[in-house]
Amino acid sequence: MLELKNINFSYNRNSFVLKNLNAAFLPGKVYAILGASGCGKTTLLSILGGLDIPDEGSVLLNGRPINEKELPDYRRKEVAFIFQNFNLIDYLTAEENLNLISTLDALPVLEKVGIDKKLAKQNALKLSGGQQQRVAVARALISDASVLLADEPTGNLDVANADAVTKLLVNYAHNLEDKCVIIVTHSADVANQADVVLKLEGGILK
Ligand SMILES: Nc1ncnc2c1ncn2[C@@H]1O[C@H](COP(=O)(O)OP(=O)(O)OP(=O)(O)O)[C@@H](O)[C@H]1O
Repeated sequence: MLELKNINFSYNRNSFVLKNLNAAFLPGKVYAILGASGCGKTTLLSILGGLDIPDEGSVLLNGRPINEKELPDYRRKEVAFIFQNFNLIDYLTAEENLNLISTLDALPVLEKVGIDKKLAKQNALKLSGGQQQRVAVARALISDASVLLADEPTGNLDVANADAVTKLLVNYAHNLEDKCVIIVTHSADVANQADVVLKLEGGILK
């Protein structure tokens, strides 16, 4: 279980983005986080993934606070991100981007998100935004992380691809019972498929 306890976070000391936020995310469940643009959803994912450190409060994994020394290990072993801007390595192929994460065969996982063998052999830079987004999803799926954090993972996709990607993310949590998937989204379709829908407003989750 991943927990946030009394989290305060600000980029500048004058205005807090997250204010005494508490939340618990259970294995085997899919969470959708909704909220107005700029309310702090990406910030919340960064804290959950150990990319940002809260000013106050703790992130706990299975009941134990993760201290700063443990963060690199936590990021590498427990968490996978699907970033809003994909964060693929441009000069590597789609397949090579996945090979950096896992020794498993990348091609079947890429196939699942609709990236065929020919596209898999192309440099990420040469793929469309939607194709890059699907490679980023495949890279998270192959990681075997216990927590998958997705920032608008269907934002660049047509309806059919968005639906396929959402189903894969839901399956990741439901078929592998110890996995937790947390999705920041503006999509009602994605929210409808989540087990729990939370709204970030005024710095807290409701
Ligand atoms: N690196 C930064 N430095 C200073 N302020 C930042 C930084 N990143 C984000 N902010 C501010 O923090 C607030 C929350 O930003 P965040 O990106 O978390 O929102 P969001 O809910 O994910 O937005 P969106 O839905 O538009 O992607 C915003 O007011 C934003 O301007």
